[in-house]
Amino acid sequence: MAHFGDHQSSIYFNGMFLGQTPDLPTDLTSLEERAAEVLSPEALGYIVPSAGGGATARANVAAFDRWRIVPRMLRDHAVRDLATEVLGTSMAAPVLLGPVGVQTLAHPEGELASARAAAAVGLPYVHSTQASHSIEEVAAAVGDGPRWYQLYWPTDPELCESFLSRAAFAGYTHLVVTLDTTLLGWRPRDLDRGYLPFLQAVGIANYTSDPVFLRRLEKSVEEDPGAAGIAFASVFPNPGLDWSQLAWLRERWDGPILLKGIQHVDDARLAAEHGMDGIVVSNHGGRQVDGAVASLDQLPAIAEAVGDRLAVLFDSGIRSGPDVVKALALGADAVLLGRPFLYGLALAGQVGVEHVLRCLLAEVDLTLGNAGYASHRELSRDSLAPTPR
Ligand SMILES: Cc1cc2nc3c(=O)[nH]c(=O)nc-3n(C[C@H](O)[C@H](O)[C@H](O)COP(=O)(O)O)c2cc1C
Ligand SMILES: CCCCCCC(=O)C(=O)O
Repeated sequence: MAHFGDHQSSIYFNGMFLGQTPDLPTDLTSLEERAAEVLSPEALGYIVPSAGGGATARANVAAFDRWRIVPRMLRDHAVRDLATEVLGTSMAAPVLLGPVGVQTLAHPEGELASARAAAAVGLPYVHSTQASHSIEEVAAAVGDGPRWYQLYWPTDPELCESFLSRAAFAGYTHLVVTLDTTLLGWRPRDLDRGYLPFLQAVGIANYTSDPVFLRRLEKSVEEDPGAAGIAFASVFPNPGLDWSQLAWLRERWDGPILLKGIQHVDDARLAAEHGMDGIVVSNHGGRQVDGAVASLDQLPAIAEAVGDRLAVLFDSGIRSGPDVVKALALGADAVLLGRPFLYGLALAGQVGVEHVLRCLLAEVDLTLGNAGYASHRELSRDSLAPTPR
């Protein structure tokens, strides 16, 4: 029987933990509505919307509706197990907390609360370069839990090396290199407000805690609070990156490397040819290229092309347990959760994130069990049928 963490004062259903906070909704759409009531206008405008008119973000969610699970009967599922391993990292279920920056916008404890929640539930935490808490602070918050580091590859090679060595020293084992944000996308909600969290201290703790970055500043942050934002803006955009540079990265990171933002089957093949260990099929939740394909629509062909050579992770649009089941059946080894855990964070800090994770995993477990599966490993394309049009 699946069980995710130990807590008192819990609600149990079918023997599973459903969360510590009965005052929070258990479906993620209602949770988003509740979070919208507590987030500041700036935070709401940054977190929820996407690039442009939001066509790709809507397509991400709609793509899940084009598939239906086909339940099987009389298949023993009394003992169910969601535990899995991805590239040597053990996890309670095939779900990771995806890299999300500037989380203090949602709650004062920001990434520390989310990292603690991930560790309590037994899921890996992927720490963003763009976080509002440093690499080292978040490593301490995760404790013994699995730690992955997400790299925004800066133009300054010395700064990049510094990020990598700090992450390795702090015990992060896997590197997730985000490729789809070499230039920040067109985001009208932020532009209209003239608000960009990264130009302020809230979004650049990893930079302002870095000795190489601090050397770039002509004046100290205390003397000129805007100096760090300007220095950040000079190293972040990196549109000159190309495939040949992955060799440089490989020489500087001992553990597995995954490329995040893959949407084209040829790029998935290139990732394998360049000696990468995994990919994240993702369009950044529609926050970068509005009008881009729905991420789920690209997953089956990519998994078929490289699934035997690379770990294939997926994100963009996961909003429920059945969504997780569908992505796994279409070839993902695991999925990354994005916005939904931020809504739990906004509403109740660590407890709110745990609530989201436990509800999601309980729904995955029940969906699998009632569809006749004892484990996600039994899923295949035959577990789904296209929705009749
Ligand atoms: C507020 C916010 C901040 C994000 N920050 C990062 C980041 O720092 N690095 C990164 O690789 N992806 C970042 N992402 C993208 C997520 O990792 C993930 O790809 C996306 O949220 C998935 O889409 P979904 O939220 O619709 O599920 C961010 C997403 C959001 C909503
Ligand atoms: C100019 C900094 C961009 C950081 C992007 C953080 C992120 O991935 C997102 O907002 O999405």
